[in-house]
Amino acid sequence: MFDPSLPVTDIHRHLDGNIRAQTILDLGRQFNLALPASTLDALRPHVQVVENQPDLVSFLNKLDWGVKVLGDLDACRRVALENVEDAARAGIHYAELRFSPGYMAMTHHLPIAGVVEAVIDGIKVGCQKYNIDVRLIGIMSRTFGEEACLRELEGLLAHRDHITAVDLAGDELGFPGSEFLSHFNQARDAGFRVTVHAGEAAGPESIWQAIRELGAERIGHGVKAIEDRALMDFLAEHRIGIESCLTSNIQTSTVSSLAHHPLKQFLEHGILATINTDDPAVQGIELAHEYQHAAPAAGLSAAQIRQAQENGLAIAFLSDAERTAIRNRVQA
Ligand SMILES: O=c1[nH]cnc2c1ncn2[C@@H]1O[C@H](CO)[C@@H](O)[C@H]1O
Ligand SMILES: [Zn+2]
Repeated sequence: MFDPSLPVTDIHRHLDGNIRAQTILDLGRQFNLALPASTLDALRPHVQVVENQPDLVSFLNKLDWGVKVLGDLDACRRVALENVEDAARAGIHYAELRFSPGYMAMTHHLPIAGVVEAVIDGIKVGCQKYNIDVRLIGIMSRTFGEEACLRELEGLLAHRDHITAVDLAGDELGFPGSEFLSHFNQARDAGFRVTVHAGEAAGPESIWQAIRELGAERIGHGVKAIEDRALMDFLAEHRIGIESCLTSNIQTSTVSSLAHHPLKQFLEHGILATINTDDPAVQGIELAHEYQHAAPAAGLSAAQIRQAQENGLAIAFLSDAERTAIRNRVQA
């Protein structure tokens, strides 16, 4: 389990992959939408992974109902606020919540910059209410192509003071990182930090690409780094952290079983690897489950679990002064 006397972080957590099933029902009613079911139990298999999916894209489809019910900007504000409440309830002191404003805006043609603003609002209210620190990461959803990602970037740039980093997520095999060079050049020029989903569906070359061409300072999942010794050395040497999401990797069939997950080897190699959720509501898990059940099943010792927890704050997109402030707050 995580040690609650040390900072507990979740630095890979999709806000739009964590929309409560009850909220999907509520918003469906509010906007008069035809949902696939009208009770929580009947809705669950449509919005939650109840059995492992054959691949990443099948898994990602489970997120769709959550964003289809976002009928206006208030709905976006609501799910952002609920995300802060969920993170606080999960025992998290510091969360980096990521979201794809274009994906959230898509069904009801909401203004993308408006979605970004609504999410910022909801997070701000939540942080005051629940005594937790949150930073936001803006996602460009590669699944919808270069143009759509440019519009997401524009929406994020319109509120750049409240967005810490950018990420590329979605269908890694169908939309390689090489199509997004100009997006990341622009993002880095604007001062955004960079993390990229890489080496989840595609191989180690996708991780090298993210680092060398997109400027990734951290890697989401990064599972396939295990196939490339030189890459493992590089990650350790350059302190490029890995945001591991154990249960997610099983549910997407990225890894065949927890016993085969490379996280333990990453830690043994001196890589700053961390334990995170990914899409908690869609996955039906929370951070405690990942520390208590998934990490031991992946073979991590108690010392390695603690190391992974410490790595979370170490690679968080914070200044050293901000890291110290969080440490002090948790210890107080
Ligand atoms: O595990 C994952 N791998 C890749 N992309 C993901 C994962 N979880 C969610 N998204 C993607 O992130 C955006 C919403 O935040 C969507 O593009 C969704 O497909
Ligand atoms: Zn993710």
